[in-house]
Amino acid sequence: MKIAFIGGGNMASALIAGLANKLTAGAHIHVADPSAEALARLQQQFGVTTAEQADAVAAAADVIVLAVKPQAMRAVAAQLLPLLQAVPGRQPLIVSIAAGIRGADLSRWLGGYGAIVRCMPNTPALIGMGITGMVATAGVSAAQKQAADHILRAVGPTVWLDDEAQIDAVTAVSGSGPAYVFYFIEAMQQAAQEMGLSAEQGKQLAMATFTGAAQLAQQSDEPVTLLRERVTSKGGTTYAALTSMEASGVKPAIIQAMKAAAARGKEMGDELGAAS
Ligand SMILES: NC(=O)C1=CN([C@@H]2O[C@H](COP(=O)(O)OP(=O)(O)OC[C@H]3O[C@@H](n4cnc5c(N)ncnc54)[C@H](O)[C@@H]3O)[C@@H](O)[C@H]2O)C=CC1
Ligand SMILES: O=C(O)[C@@H]1CCC=N1
Repeated sequence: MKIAFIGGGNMASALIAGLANKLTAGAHIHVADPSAEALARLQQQFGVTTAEQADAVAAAADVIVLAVKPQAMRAVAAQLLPLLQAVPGRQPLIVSIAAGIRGADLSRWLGGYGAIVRCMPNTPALIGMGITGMVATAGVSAAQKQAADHILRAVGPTVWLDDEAQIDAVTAVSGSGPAYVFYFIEAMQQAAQEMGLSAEQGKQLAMATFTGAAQLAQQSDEPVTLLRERVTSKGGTTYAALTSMEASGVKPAIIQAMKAAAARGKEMGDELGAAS
């Protein structure tokens, strides 16, 4: 399978890193990005072939992964359009990872192209621990759906959605989610230092706690609420912390923040799609 990445930035690098050591013989990754620096880094790290122009890498691809910023998507579609129209019947699969950009808009920008899968991966793909929400448009064949699943599965599990509108919620939960976790870790590290631990000690304690608690929650058959209650002795230290969080409205603030992320995804779709 020949996979072309259009855009070799943060998310493409994470996907390529996860994919690079899982590709079967004969598979090939080709990356286009106007940044020579980004291309040199990807070439050196993962042995991919590169070009500065999107059409140069997409011409022979079976799967074209669009990994540019949502605002650049329309211009990239315009670059790819002649190529998709050049050989009637040749239908490479388009996989878009852009937040907000709707399949219908992308299809229109690509001259009514049908073979589009919309995905929302996340950056832990870099270490093979990503998760991706995906949805296929009506023109995607079963074999193409399988190919898309195969690519994203190289970096973690996939969750297929029935309704494209759900992808804004996926974006808010797992696409943006790593940033919330990093934010929480930053807060824990800062608190550790303010209470007299070294930066290194704070980092070690916060990281191991996050990893351990997440693994425990994943491996346990019990609800996460029960696991939380087991840490929380009545009148004890955790109780003091959680009472303080409740008083500060931490949980509603998180829920509100995630709804803001989903709303922004929808808004970006309205803004960028309406521009056509
Ligand atoms: N960063 C993340 O955690 C996630 C990002 N995404 C989506 O992935 C997409 C890319 O995001 P990032 O990697 O964070 O952005 P980024 O800015 O790191 O990468 C975008 C790359 O596209 C390149 N580019 C711009 N115009 C181009 C063109 N015409 N042809 C080829 N390359 C071009 C830029 O030089 C840049 O290297 C966005 O649409 C975003 O919504 C999705 C899931 C998670
Ligand atoms: O912040 C963003 O818009 C992208 C999509 C999900 C993660 N990063």
